[in-house]
Amino acid sequence: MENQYIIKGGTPLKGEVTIGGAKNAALGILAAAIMTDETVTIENLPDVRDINVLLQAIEGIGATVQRINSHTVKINGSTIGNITIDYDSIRKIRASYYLLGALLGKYNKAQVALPGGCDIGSRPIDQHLKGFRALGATVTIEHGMINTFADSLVGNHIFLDVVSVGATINIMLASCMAEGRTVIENAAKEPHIVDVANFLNSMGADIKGAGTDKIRINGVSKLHSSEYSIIPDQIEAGTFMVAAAATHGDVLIKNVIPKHLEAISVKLIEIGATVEEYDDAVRVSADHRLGHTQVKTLPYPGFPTDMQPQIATLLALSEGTSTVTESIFENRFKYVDELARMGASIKVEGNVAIIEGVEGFTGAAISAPDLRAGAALVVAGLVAEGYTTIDSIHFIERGYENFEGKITALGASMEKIPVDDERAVMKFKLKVG
Ligand SMILES: CC(=O)N[C@H]1[C@@H](OP(=O)(O)OP(=O)(O)OC[C@H]2O[C@@H](n3ccc(=O)[nH]c3=O)[C@H](O)[C@@H]2O)O[C@H](CO)[C@@H](O)[C@@H]1O
Ligand SMILES: C=C(OP(=O)(O)O)C(=O)O
Repeated sequence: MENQYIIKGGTPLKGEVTIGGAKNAALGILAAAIMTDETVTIENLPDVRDINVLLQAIEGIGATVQRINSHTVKINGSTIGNITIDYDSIRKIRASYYLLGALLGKYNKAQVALPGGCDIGSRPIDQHLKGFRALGATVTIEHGMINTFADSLVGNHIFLDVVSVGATINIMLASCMAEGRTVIENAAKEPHIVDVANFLNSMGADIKGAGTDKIRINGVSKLHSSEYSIIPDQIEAGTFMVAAAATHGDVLIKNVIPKHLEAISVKLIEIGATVEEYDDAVRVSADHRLGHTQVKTLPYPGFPTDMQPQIATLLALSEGTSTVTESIFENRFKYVDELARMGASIKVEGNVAIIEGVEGFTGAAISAPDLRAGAALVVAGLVAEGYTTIDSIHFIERGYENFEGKITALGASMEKIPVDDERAVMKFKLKVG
């Protein structure tokens, strides 16, 4: 049964929220976990759809997956019986491609369907495949499957033509047990790259330089067991920061690494919000209409593309004209038409959104076009006067755990109800007034 969110807007978010583990780190780490035949324990996993789909795919190839609780899992890769992952088991997620690097690195062969994920533009994987080939693998694509095999993998010097998070992680996976030394130049520097490298090192890999644009990997013969806790999710945290500012609220966002949030904090401060940093928390508040600015998405440490729809939504409510330039993906403005239904004034020209701030939004029936766009529409609904319904929330559930629960705990009125359930809508309206 398909669900939707119903929101009654207009309540400032107030209180504390605890951020979960980083989805995009967890996806790389789960793939890496199958590379040893010993048992690996992973903690602080977010309980979101992408993770559950990847865990099912991992079980599907025969690995043993033991759920200790909703945030901890034990994985044992010694029972893996096949190296083929078909489209049906992973079409909903992008990061299925990490199984390619992990299986190739461990067994010198892998067969994985071309990835799915959010439709935010053309998303080639040529840099991943270039990396595998540089390590000595043969790669072919036939009938929607990527097939790769090697007699043996040998380290190499790889210069990425574009800064790619996925290619950087995939090459680390494929090369950590290759013969000799691999160097990745023009590597991505996102916090999740560092987390995957730290996890692989905790399993006995020898990876240096993660977090810089030159990563050096000395191949080891084997990886061993590990217990590892995933870093907090930078994008979930950023989404709550924006929601706090947009609703003129005051929220303490706990279990974060403030350094990872700097690009977001700086923009919020620039437009007039208050951001206080603590050791592992940030507090965001605003008590007046915020101002305009320019935002351009860039690889880390620049402003993250995964926060672009959320910040654009905030700027659509701020005073004056702002611009948001999307320089990573070419189709990440699909929320603009939905926001227009709520009264936003945004014109997209090429990869730039020109935003004329309006004083407020009004609730409407809207649809989530993808994960982060969906999260941005939730922020819009929290601000809007009246009721907003958002359907296609399966996109949002790819990356936000108990979104409605966390938001409700901050004082707002939001529920997950079945689509087309008029009684549930009436019940919600009666409850919230
Ligand atoms: C599961 C996961 O972690 N997803 C994140 C990851 O996606 P993903 O790893 O797919 O994104 P990349 O960093 O690879 O993409 C960056 C840019 O490089 C291009 N490119 C990428 C690979 C390639 O082989 N060839 C190529 O041309 C892409 O089209 C894009 O323009 O990083 C993105 C950029 O921070 C985030 O928005 C996604 O949330
Ligand atoms: C776009 C995202 O995920 P994916 O790359 O898995 O589609 C995201 O996390 O915002």
